[in-house]
Amino acid sequence: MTEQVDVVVIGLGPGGEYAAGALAEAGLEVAGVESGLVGGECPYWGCVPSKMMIRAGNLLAEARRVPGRAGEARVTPGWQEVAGRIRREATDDWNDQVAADRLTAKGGRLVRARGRLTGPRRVTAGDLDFEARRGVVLATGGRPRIPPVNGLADTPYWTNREAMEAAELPRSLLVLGGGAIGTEIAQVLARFGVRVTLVEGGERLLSQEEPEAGDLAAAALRGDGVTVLTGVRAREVRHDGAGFTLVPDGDAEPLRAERLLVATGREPALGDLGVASVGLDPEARAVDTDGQLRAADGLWAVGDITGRGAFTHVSMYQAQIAVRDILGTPGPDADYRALPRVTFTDPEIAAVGLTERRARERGLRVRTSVLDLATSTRGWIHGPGGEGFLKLVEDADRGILVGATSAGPAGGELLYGLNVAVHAEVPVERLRHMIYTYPTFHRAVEPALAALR
Ligand SMILES: Cc1cc2nc3c(=O)[nH]c(=O)nc-3n(C[C@H](O)[C@H](O)[C@H](O)COP(=O)(O)OP(=O)(O)OC[C@H]3O[C@@H](n4cnc5c(N)ncnc54)[C@H](O)[C@@H]3O)c2cc1C
Ligand SMILES: NC(=O)c1ccc[n+]([C@@H]2O[C@H](COP(=O)([O-])OP(=O)(O)OC[C@H]3O[C@@H](n4cnc5c(N)ncnc54)[C@H](O)[C@@H]3O)[C@@H](O)[C@H]2O)c1
Repeated sequence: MTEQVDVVVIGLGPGGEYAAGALAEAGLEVAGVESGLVGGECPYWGCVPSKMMIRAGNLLAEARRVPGRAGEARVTPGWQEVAGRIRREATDDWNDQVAADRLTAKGGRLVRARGRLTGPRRVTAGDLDFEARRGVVLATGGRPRIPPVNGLADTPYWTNREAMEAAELPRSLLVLGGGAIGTEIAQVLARFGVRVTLVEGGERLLSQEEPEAGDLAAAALRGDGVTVLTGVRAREVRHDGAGFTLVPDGDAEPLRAERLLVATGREPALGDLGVASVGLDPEARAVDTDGQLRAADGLWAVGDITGRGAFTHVSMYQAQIAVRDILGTPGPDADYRALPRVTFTDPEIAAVGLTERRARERGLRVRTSVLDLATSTRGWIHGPGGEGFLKLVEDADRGILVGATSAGPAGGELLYGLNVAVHAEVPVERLRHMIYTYPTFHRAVEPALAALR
């Protein structure tokens, strides 16, 4: 028998959980369908455990900076404490009961099954069939993209999941991919004594960001003992009892390590979602939506599945818009001009809006400036660990910032002011006449504005 509800939400990661909870609180009859853990990738295998690891790695790094500046300090890294904190405090031993109760307390119904569209406003989940009066929200996130490297698929490689669950560390680690996951994990594990080699196929790390960001990340990782190889692609991967061998393209020597982490991007999984039943292309790279996150009549999509930036804050921002639209409350379209992102390496590398290259590709007349943070009073005071830079990208015709990168200690926090400037289109001329607190890192924005050429 087909059950009638107001809304079915398929996938309860950050976007879906928010949407299901908010719609239920608004009084709608909501079925939230989840095949894994309520909360999704972020709290169990993503943002939260990785940032807990990073906090631990940063503590070690700061302690190692003590000699010569504040006396003596000897640190002995202990992974058990990190793994224990992740298990107990972050993931509840990968148990989602608290999140499940949170949804039902809001009036939502949790259906633990794989959901699949079977037609407009129709979903099948396990042995249940639903018809959703208002519609369906797709929020099924993504999965690791595994490159077609010879032999790789047959090996016991790690993805982010095994890395976040690691109770013990390997002696050595190969990381394939120098994006957000690869750089963050490589640095932390190196700080805990793992011999790490990072292999990036592109010319630089963090290839979607400013080239200065990739160079800084590479220098920081090398400073922590990571072997960083860029412009290297894997031809073959093998595994034997002792570990992994990665054979690079060309003449380079094979690389060996006990473990291999594949971090070469994530992709939405549309194949088994039944999207063809509502007229969408199951082979598409992402679900295309309009400004109100509508993908078809009675269908909304939020989060990684939309391909608009695989970040928790994007999934929740989109979910807020979709919820408003489902409830019939008018509001502005999704606006990605000021999309912020932070790679939580040390130094943190944060950016908002367009990079210089993207701005030029759009045909904008661009003025830029790059300011070395070490030349600011605070950067100089900070000393080791204070490396970083500010880069501003101005649309010269409109006199507003369209992009900015802030890399350095707390670079993600420093980004906030620049995020406001890009989002609110504050005229550069106005920013030039603001008072910047002395001696903060963000005071470096003032000379960076003056240097725009
Ligand atoms: C290691 C790592 C670190 C990260 N760090 C950060 C960070 O610091 N900051 C940040 O903003 N982002 C970070 N991210 C990205 C962030 O985790 C994702 O952008 C976010 O989780 C996406 O949310 P989502 O709502 O799209 O769904 P997801 O979190 O991907 O969850 C989707 C849910 O849908 C379920 N599902 C899938 N298919 C079905 C189906 N057919 N039926 C029922 N349920 C289904 C899955 O089980 C899952 O629970 C990180 C990611 C990783 C991997
Ligand atoms: N701090 C954060 O917000 C954070 C942290 C981790 C992950 N994430 C999200 O998760 C997503 C996935 O992260 P990711 O690091 O896997 O992807 P990514 O897209 O950030 O980086 C993947 C990297 O792998 C490289 N690559 C691809 N194929 C390769 C190959 N065959 N050989 C060598 N290199 C190859 C790419 O050039 C790229 O630099 C990110 O896009 C990000 O949105 C966010």
